Amino acid sequence: MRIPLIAGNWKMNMNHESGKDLVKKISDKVGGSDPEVVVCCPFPMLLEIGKCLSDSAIMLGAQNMHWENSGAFTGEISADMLLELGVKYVIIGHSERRQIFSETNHMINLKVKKALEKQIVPILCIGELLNEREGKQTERVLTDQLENSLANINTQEATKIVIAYEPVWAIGTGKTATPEQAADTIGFIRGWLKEKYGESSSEKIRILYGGSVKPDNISEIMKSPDVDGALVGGASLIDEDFINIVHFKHSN
Ligand SMILES: O=C[C@H](O)COP(=O)(O)O
Repeated sequence: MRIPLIAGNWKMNMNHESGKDLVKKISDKVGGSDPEVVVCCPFPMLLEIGKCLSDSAIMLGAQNMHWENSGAFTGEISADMLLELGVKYVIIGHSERRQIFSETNHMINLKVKKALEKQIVPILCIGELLNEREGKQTERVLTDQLENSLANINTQEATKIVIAYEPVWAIGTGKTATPEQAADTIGFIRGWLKEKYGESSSEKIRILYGGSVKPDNISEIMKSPDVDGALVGGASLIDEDFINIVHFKHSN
């Protein structure tokens, strides 16, 4: 039985005051039978936001990390640095990192491996561009991202990874994949995982949907049994919206 997960990705938004105010508002309202909840805030806020979350059910996440333990990597952050701040989850290979910062599947693979070694849960992002979907290339693109980002990751390690399927054309655009598109594509990812890691292990891997998730579409998206939660950008910055996403109603 996979535990649903709702992860908020603040991206490069908020400051100490607005961030603390936001987590105070949401942490009171999360717990009990809710899904697991993670807040991935910018690096400079991890310490303070982590303190605010210390008595809550919400876990702390980061948005990136480097694959080496230390060294001459100006501007980078190591897994050990994240651990010192209480980070439990880290987003890896977000499409903004792939597109704007030229991260490759090989770099992403190194980061996933390092996160696993350090027992930080990697949220590995994959997804196709609009022209790739229109050109019916979605499955080829996802296969390539999965094969290369998960290279040399064994079955036991794979069960600890969270995969976030984020069609790039749906990120921050207000254009959500239809529940059928999300379900079909996540079903395809589950099938790929089954081929690679076997049925029982692939059933343990959580797969999230990301891309313009809002309170009014989360229930439909969560209808598919293969969808285990959401990676939420814009709506994670608004307390009421994020809480309503966490408290989504099963519409089956
Ligand atoms: O990490 C989150 C995704 O990029 C989705 O962002 P969004 O909900 O603003 O579309």
